[in-house]
Amino acid sequence: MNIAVSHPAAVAPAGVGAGIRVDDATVIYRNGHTALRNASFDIPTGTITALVGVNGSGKSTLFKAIMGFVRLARGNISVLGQPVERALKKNLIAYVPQSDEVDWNFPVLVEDVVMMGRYGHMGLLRRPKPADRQAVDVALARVGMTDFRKRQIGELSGGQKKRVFLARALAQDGWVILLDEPFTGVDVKTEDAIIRLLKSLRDEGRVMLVSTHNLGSVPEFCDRTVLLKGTVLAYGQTAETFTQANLEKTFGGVLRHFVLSEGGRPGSLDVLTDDERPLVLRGDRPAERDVAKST
Ligand SMILES: Nc1ncnc2c1ncn2[C@@H]1O[C@H](COP(=O)(O)OP(=O)(O)OP(=O)(O)O)[C@@H](O)[C@H]1O
Repeated sequence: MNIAVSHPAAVAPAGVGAGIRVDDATVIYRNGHTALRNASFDIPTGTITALVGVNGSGKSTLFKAIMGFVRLARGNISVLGQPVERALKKNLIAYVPQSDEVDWNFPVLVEDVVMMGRYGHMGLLRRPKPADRQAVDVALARVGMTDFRKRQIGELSGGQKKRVFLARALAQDGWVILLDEPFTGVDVKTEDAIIRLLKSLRDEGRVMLVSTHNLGSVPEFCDRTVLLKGTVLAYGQTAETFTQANLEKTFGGVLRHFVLSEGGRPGSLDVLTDDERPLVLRGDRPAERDVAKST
């Protein structure tokens, strides 16, 4: 996957304030189930934050709350220093959905999916202007999907589909980008390319919240981590938050933990895994071992 990380200088929209602020947020679904309880954390702009937790821990619910799709029973969420509704009206929040949320049989071309990111910038008739077409061209180029623009979305591979939805978020020019499991079903090369793209978006000052089960890649590209289990168990800099003790609290018995020996030295390698990309803590790398023991 060729991703062109260079991009015409992105300019922060006027009035952009703090990143994402979640204050005591509680979501109760209509059936009475409390999916999120007293969740609080802050994410500054120019950062990538991992959202980590088991299935059902409330990650998608939190995304829905940040996008204003579900009502808060209590608490408050602000995005870029403004209420969610205002940030949505200004197209500041972009969302890259999980693959299973999308109907891939819907007959639509790749370039049309990316153009959907421009809808919020168009008038009622949704007639694209040259600026909209240019934004689509740039977004497709940025994720290396220009050659696929006339293909039906349903004909693409899992990794290619992800790239198209990333392009839709780029075309929207959202300053806050929520990514729901962007690495599921993509190969390691595509994952690395997506990570490079996210880092370049971070360098432009954007805010990314990424739910992922690929624990091994979190310390690689996420400045911050939010650990979720119905509520926020811990949040902060990844180096301080993404510790073995916190992960065990987050995943309980679900997280597989192997202690492997290297060259006959028992316990020299800890492997924590929730998915295909495990987190490996090496005994011969003291910094990581110290992080693992620090909580
Ligand atoms: N519309 C709904 N009505 C009632 N309960 C719901 C609804 N949507 C989700 N839930 C419940 O809320 C809890 C949190 O669900 P959510 O989808 O936020 O979890 P998740 O962390 O995103 O899971 P996954 O990793 O499987 O995507 C789960 O117990 C789920 O069953």
